[in-house]
Amino acid sequence: MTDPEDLAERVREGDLRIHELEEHADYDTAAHARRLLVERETGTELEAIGDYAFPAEEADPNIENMIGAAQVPMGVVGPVPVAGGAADGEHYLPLATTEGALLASVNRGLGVIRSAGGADARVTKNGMTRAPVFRVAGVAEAAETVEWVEDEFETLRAAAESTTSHGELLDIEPYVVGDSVYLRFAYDTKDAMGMNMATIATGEACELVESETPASLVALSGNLCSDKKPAAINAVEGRGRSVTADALIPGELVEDRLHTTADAIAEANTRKNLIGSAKAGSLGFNAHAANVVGAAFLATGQDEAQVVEAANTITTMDAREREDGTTDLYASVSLASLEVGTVGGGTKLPTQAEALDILGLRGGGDPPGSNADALAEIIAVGALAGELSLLGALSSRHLASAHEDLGR
Ligand SMILES: CC(C)(COP(=O)([O-])OP(=O)([O-])OC[C@H]1O[C@@H](n2cnc3c(N)ncnc32)[C@H](O)[C@@H]1OP(=O)([O-])[O-])[C@@H](O)C(=O)NCCC(=O)NCCSC(=O)C[C@@](C)(O)CC(=O)[O-]
Ligand SMILES: NC(=O)C1=CN([C@@H]2O[C@H](COP(=O)(O)OP(=O)(O)OC[C@H]3O[C@@H](n4cnc5c(N)ncnc54)[C@H](OP(=O)(O)O)[C@@H]3O)[C@@H](O)[C@H]2O)C=CC1
Repeated sequence: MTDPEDLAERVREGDLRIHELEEHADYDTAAHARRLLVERETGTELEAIGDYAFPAEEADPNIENMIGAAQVPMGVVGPVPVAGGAADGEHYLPLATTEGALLASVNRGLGVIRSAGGADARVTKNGMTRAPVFRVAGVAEAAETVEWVEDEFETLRAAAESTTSHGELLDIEPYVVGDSVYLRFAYDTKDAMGMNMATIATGEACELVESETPASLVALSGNLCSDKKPAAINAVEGRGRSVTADALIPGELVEDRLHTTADAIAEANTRKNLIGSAKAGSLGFNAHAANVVGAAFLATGQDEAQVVEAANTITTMDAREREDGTTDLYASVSLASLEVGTVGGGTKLPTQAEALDILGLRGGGDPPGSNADALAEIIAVGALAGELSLLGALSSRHLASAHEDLGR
């Protein structure tokens, strides 16, 4: 067996490069050698990082230069009944975070939703996008390019779909800015989040655009996609799954469990999430949807950088008067761009796959796409619960004390 000490020494002497170790040893030994190297060079001990619970080789598609694993605590909240287009029945939601009080809060919100009979949720739009940018001489060539793309949509679809057995090209939306042409390709990527799939398929279609039009490809991603950046286009047009969840909470429950009133929560939502966010120039008209999305992403193997897209959530809270004069609370969240998958990316890693098992959503769905739709709907209900609980805590002035008690 190759000795990790020897490998570390050879890297230090410049005989081997740090990313070549898997060519000379099994994956766990390679990771061990890197830890030894880093420990010596930085005067540290990496015992906890090295104490991971899966074969390093299984993470090969997910990480380079592996030294171990970052272990984030994981808990569950719920169960909560979800009546979705794809999700159905009671679900526990696994969440991984380091923020004390977060799971308590979402758990409280889900408890309130459960007592109210559950939440409805629907994916209202689905399309993973990739938008390459092309150079043209000027507006005449831009118009010629756009016209060709519109006329030859079927040809481009055939080219794009030749690279995947699951993906379907839904749309190509052109945008022209001076001598730049952007083509925003949108795909149904079924149960995959789809960024690799969409990028590979779009690359194939771009070759055709270049060969048949005056346009020259500058970059396969031209930022109108828009991936991993806050962007109004995602908030308006959607990206990945656009999903809405809502629930009607009886006034008594708001009082008993959230220690406030429907009117107070509705006012807090308007002044904080709507007016406050508008004044701040925010794209996010919510309290902390990213908290639930981020924790669900870490637990289930999603691409954590895409939490930024989910932060554009809009939360609405309205007091609805009943005939008997009491007031219920209508609560909703709409996430315009929730990018999730149950196959591909980090979803195959052992802990993440087990977390998907908790939801009954590991792997491809029947029909394809239904598992990712269900995951989006359940995460949206989790976000709704987080909004209800936090707005309740703010309205009853419990936020600071909750974090004193649970978060420090
Ligand atoms: C902390 C609570 C829930 C207490 O709230 P409470 O009503 O005093 O708690 P309770 O002891 O009466 O329990 C009520 C329910 O809460 C849950 N619960 C209660 N404790 C636990 C626990 N230890 N573990 C798991 N679940 C717990 C549980 O569901 C329980 O029901 P039960 O099961 O007992 O029938 C409440 O005050 C709260 O939700 N506060 C808000 C905290 C919060 O949302 N923090 C996260 C976000 S803060 C942030 O990062 C974003 C921010 C604020 O900066 C964004 C912005 O600008 O708005
Ligand atoms: N390339 C890029 O620009 C970017 C990549 N990423 C990374 O991309 C990864 C995610 O890409 P993604 O394309 O989702 O995953 P993968 O690249 O892991 O590909 C998933 C593949 O699974 C196959 N598949 C099997 N069953 C199904 C099913 N039921 N539904 C859909 N596909 C199925 C498909 O193969 P087939 O196509 O042959 O049918 C699909 O292409 C993440 O690791 C992320 O971090 C993130 C941002 C940008």
